[in-house]
Amino acid sequence: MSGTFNYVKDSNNIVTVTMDMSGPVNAMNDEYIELMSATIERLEAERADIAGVILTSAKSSFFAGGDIKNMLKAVPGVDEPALFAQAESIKGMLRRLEKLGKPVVAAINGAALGGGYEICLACHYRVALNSPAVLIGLPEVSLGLLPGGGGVVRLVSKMGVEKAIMPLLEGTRFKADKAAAFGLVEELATDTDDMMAKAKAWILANPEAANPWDIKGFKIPGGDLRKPNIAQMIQGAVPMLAQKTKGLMPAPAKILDVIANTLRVDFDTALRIESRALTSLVTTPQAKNMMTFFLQMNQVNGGGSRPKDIAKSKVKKVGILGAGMMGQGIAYVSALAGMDVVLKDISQDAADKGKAYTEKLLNKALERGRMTEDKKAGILGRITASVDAKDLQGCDLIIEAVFESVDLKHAMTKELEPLLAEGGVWGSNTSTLPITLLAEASAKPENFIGIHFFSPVDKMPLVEIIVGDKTSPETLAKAFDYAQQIKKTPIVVNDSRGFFTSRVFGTFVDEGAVLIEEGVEPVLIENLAKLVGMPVGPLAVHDEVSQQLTTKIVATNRELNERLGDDMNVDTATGRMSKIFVEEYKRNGKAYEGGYYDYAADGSKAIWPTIRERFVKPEIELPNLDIKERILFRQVVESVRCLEEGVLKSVADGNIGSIMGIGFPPYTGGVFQYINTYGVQKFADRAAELSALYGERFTPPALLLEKAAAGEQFV
Ligand SMILES: C/C=C/C(=O)SCCNC(=O)CCNC(=O)[C@H](O)C(C)(C)COP(=O)(O)OP(=O)(O)OC[C@H]1O[C@@H](n2cnc3c(N)ncnc32)[C@H](O)[C@@H]1OP(=O)(O)O
Repeated sequence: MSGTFNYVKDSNNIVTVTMDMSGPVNAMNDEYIELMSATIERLEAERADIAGVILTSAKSSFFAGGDIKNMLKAVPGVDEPALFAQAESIKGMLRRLEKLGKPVVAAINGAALGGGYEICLACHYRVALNSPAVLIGLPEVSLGLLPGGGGVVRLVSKMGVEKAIMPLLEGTRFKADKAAAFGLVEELATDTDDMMAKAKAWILANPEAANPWDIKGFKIPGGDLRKPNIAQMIQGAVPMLAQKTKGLMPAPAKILDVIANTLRVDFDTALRIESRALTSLVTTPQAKNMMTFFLQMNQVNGGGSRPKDIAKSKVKKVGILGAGMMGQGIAYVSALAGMDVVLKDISQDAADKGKAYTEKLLNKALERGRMTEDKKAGILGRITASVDAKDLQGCDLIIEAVFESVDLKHAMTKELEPLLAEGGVWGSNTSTLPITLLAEASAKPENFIGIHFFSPVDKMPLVEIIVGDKTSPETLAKAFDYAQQIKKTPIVVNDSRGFFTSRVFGTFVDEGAVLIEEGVEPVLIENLAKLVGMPVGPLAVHDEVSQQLTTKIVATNRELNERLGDDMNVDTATGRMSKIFVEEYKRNGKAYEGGYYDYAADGSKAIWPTIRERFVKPEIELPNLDIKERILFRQVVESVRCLEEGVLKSVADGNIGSIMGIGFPPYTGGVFQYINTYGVQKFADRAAELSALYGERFTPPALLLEKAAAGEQFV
């Protein structure tokens, strides 16, 4: 089926062009060029009989931007000339549209992102539906790209550098009302009729519209590089970006470069520079990885690991056991999503404190103008803080978030599971305890599942769903739907020790501890981890988790080995270091007396001198590259083992889970995409080399060797 740009002229001679391309969304590709070019030719030919033009969409979104699936196919060193020509062709058409000599209005009836908003910027006026589905902005930087359809040049020309720099460098997606307040759109509409009426009224009132940059004497708002504050802003942004990106992501610096050029040269030259910059980014590994991440997010959120053919479900009433840090966060996100919540603890005081957490977050939102008193009252009113088990009667879902103790969790299940509604689901929020073992206390293990949240629950976007041996597909589907109801991305894993995220995260922390044991300078370990893109070094992370908790986890793992007859290695560097900290030094972690670091009252931190005195061997000289790669390879090799053992159900789940749950660097596209980019054979060879040098933990798993031998990637 081929798409259309439907062309209808009304009695006022206003033409409405409704974009309806053949794919699920309108996107910039060859089909777009064909349809847009035919439309512009017709508009130019009929110009004398036209009062103005409205551009709108037949899809649920307005326009999704550059075609990501197409851009992913671009071959480095081959396709750059074609990419440049395509960018220039798209820009040429938008120039013709804005120079039509007739007013052109974008009637934004859905998301207008990237190239989609760049089309809007070439129009003379923008009216947007004030609906939650309308998102507006230039998010290209989050794909490793830049707005190459005129977005950088036009946004800077429209609102000046000072205002444009933030949405360009951060790729902010604005809701309609925020977009209007920021100046990205000129008017909001309540519904489609209102939107069309406002667009038409503007056309009739502005018969000879032109964009400011095409009017003689145009000056960029706020001034150009001759203004000292603007020059300083650009100069200051260079080191700031270098510090932020560690040189790992080229897009932000390119965006800054195009911004500076927009201030230096004429409009059309700046557009051409922008096309060149875009072209240089599309084929970089970073862009490919980040675009792949976008598509895999769609795959995961589109239900990739959810059993098919099971009707969607909705939780109406959820019970949460334990009002500690996790329980209170789960209560907040559930109430926010419209569910009735029973937050139960053993004392009323603890339950009330848990509910007060929601009030605190809602008050913050109120202060920032993101919440109304009415809404706040509604959300708080949905949470019942209770000590009474009877309040749980009839829950569709009960999530226990009590201490990591098998016996306690078993006792909770036995006592409270009968209160679930018919077919209700029991979810255990655990990061370490096997779900199949926990389900042994259940009378209905088919309705028992792991729902692993990340802290802080209100901020972390991921939920790891763990399927036990007896968990039914219906239960998995219900847990998946609940995760989506609370607006989290669910990855699905099979039961095993540490599941996926805790297991791989554990290897990151452990490699830091191994390097300390080897005598490497702690500051070097931390800095090299950040230089490869980890948000925090492994030593700081260990302090956050706390040495106290890690010693407990080691003890639990030892008990579990005995109980289950497993042989999981419990003699880890993490365990050994934690023991030293807790037993010898009484340093239990950041929240206590400190750990690897001393923490000052002003928020600063410094490596605790004793750790350096005791462990650092000045004679040790490991190549920095080895340290960097050990930090990443450790996590990646463990992820391959998870896939090989069937803990992970898909590559996409592993990539998404590693970035969103563990902090694996976004520019890599995730643990498996990292291998693809490195080259599967090359990665396997290097893993074998690291194994020979530093230990078996790097030994390439059979699956990796098979993929390398078959010339296959991880997809
Ligand atoms: C020089 C210019 C560069 C650029 O412009 S780069 C692109 C910048 N644009 C974006 O980052 C926006 C990406 N798209 C989205 O965020 C969302 O989509 C929307 C908000 C536009 C719509 O959301 P919803 O209605 O929920 O649709 P859905 O499920 O996300 O997507 C439906 C199908 O459309 C594909 N798709 C979406 N955007 C693009 C795109 N920009 N290029 C190619 N395909 C796209 C998806 O993958 C999926 O496909 P399947 O049905 O096969 O899973």
